[in-house]
Amino acid sequence: MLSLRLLRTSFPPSPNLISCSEFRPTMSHSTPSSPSNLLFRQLFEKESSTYTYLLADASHPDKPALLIDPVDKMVDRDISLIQELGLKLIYAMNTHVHADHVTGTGLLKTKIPGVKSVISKASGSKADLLVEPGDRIYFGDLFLEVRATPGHTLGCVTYVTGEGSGQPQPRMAFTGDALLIRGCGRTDFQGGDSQQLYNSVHSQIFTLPKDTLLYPAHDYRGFTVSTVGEEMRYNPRLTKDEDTFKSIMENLKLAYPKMIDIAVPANMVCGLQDVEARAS
Ligand SMILES: N[C@@H](CCC(=O)N[C@@H](CSS)C(=O)NCC(=O)O)C(=O)O
Ligand SMILES: [Fe+2]
Repeated sequence: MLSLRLLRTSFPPSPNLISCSEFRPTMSHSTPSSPSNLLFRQLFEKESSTYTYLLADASHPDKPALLIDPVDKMVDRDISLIQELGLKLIYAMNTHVHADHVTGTGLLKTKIPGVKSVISKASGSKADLLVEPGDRIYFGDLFLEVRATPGHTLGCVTYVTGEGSGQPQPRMAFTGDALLIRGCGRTDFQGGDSQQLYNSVHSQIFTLPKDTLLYPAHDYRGFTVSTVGEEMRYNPRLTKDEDTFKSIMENLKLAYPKMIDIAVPANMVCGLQDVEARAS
């Protein structure tokens, strides 16, 4: 793992943050951001119903960009889009160790030199950057803050947009499978725990401003985005008390993801296993 935990933040820490490390690539530009700096695209992979998110600082001369939850089979699409938009991909990130598809992070690293893979330290996975709660991942003048939201898996995190250079930015939270629109991630494998998930969502997501836009890793019913306020009011699972939530989660009766036996081992090394096997 590269050691890129460079600096303590120069921004006032939010009340929830005890420590806060920066992952700041070396770039000279320091012009303050404006509200329109964030370039944002929501991308979809239909077989696993997975959303991938592309974010970039469009006002920075390098247009540094990151992808959240890329899917291996869609990497060529993602790279084409990045090239067309003139972006420089610096991070390929995961919200957690996915069970239903192989992450695109490993392939992206082989196709775009310099890209760093990112996942939580708590996931136990291999990646270039292992992030912890309170860390900030900078792309240009913008950043994502890491919040621990375990319960679907042990190492699930939610990435929340921050206000780069003190300028207002859209409030967005990329919740992975912790919180789905009008649903949530299952809790029956990979260290899942319904009580932990309930606490994660209530303490780390429902405490965000109500107008925060929520972007999940999957949707199976055609939804694309929600808000904190909407889910606090209408989520059929997480609006219930903890015991009812637990009982709902115990009775979901979902089939195991078809790809789980391939996806989990591959994703524990950020999708790099084939590359490593070829190299050895
Ligand atoms: N049928 C799909 C897997 C569907 C599934 O289990 N989805 C997960 C998220 S991917 S780990 C989930 O948590 N679903 C919760 C729900 O309520 O649907 C496949 O075979 O891949
Ligand atoms: Fe998942």
